[in-house]
Amino acid sequence: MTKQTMSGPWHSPAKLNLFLYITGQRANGYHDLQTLFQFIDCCDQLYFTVTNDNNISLDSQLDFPAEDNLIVKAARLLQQHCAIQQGAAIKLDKHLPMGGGIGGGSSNAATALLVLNHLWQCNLSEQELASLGLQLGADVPIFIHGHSAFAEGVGEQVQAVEIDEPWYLVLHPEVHVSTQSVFGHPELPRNTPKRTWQQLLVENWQNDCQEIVAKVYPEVAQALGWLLEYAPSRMTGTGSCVFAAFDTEREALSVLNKRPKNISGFVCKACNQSPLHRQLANEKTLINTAGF
Ligand SMILES: C[C@](O)(CO)[C@H](O)COP(=O)(O)OP(=O)(O)OC[C@H]1O[C@@H](n2ccc(N)nc2=O)[C@H](O)[C@@H]1O
Ligand SMILES: Nc1ncnc2c1ncn2[C@@H]1O[C@H](COP(=O)(O)OP(=O)(O)OP(=O)(O)O)[C@@H](O)[C@H]1O
Repeated sequence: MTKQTMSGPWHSPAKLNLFLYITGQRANGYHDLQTLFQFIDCCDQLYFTVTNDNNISLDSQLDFPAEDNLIVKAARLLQQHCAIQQGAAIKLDKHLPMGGGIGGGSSNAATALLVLNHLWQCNLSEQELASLGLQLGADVPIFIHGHSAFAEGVGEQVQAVEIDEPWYLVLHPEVHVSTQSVFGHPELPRNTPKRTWQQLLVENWQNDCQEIVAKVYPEVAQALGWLLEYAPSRMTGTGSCVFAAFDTEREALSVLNKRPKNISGFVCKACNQSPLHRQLANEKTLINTAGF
């Protein structure tokens, strides 16, 4: 049997929701949103070895079964959709906090779809991968498209945008917030009027989930209250992470270093292009060059 080589590390970046408005609820319970996504350069890393059997395996440090991991679900979905005979041994190096609203699980699923599409030579378009990804989670398509975007619907209607790329200080209160429980909360505002991108661009950005989450989780209220002393701050997604923008890395780090001992956090750079897509673009350039 030929020895298979490992491909990686492949980046799986986090996102922030710079604003998040809930504009309605659908018959199936899902909520219509207007949200602005931006990637940050804080990433998990994934490694892939293509195998000759059709087995999908995952080596991770996570304490729940591989079968429940979105990476395995994504790999199986692509394998079945394209009738691929090969399999993959996948390794995950987890760095992103989970249940923090920075989209780690969705990002891991998107990285698996994009990289395996490349390694298994499935040749699916970005749009086809985004449709597959939507079956795994509302946030997956944005990680497939890989550019800062204004998103509507449940996150599947995306418009790429160019926005400032500041440094962010992200605080992670040590609580895991369930997205499902936030969207199920009876007091969640669900009827924010829809606005155009041009209208939203010039407003003070907010997150409709923030008030409820801060009420239910005092740790989130504490982190937000502390950060607000230094800069305008908001929650991302359904929490628990909160963030503020700074012009320089130095300013962001100096605030991070003053944080209360019970709150963890990190400083990162915003990027309008996903770090994974930068890698994939380089890979394609190398393949093209090798072909000349
Ligand atoms: C809050 C955001 O992170 C903003 O980017 C996303 O909308 C959530 O995306 P996600 O984590 O991929 O969410 P999913 O795994 O699809 O959904 C988790 C649960 O949240 C609820 N949910 C999610 C997204 C949405 N637009 N409306 C909802 O009501 C549903 O009850 C769903 O069962
Ligand atoms: N590869 C994965 N990485 C992280 N979580 C995963 C993964 N696969 C499945 N999950 C499940 O998804 C849950 C939410 O994890 P995730 O890190 O995506 O939260 P999040 O950042 O709040 O996501 P979102 O902003 O999309 O709601 C985890 O608690 C875990 O049970």
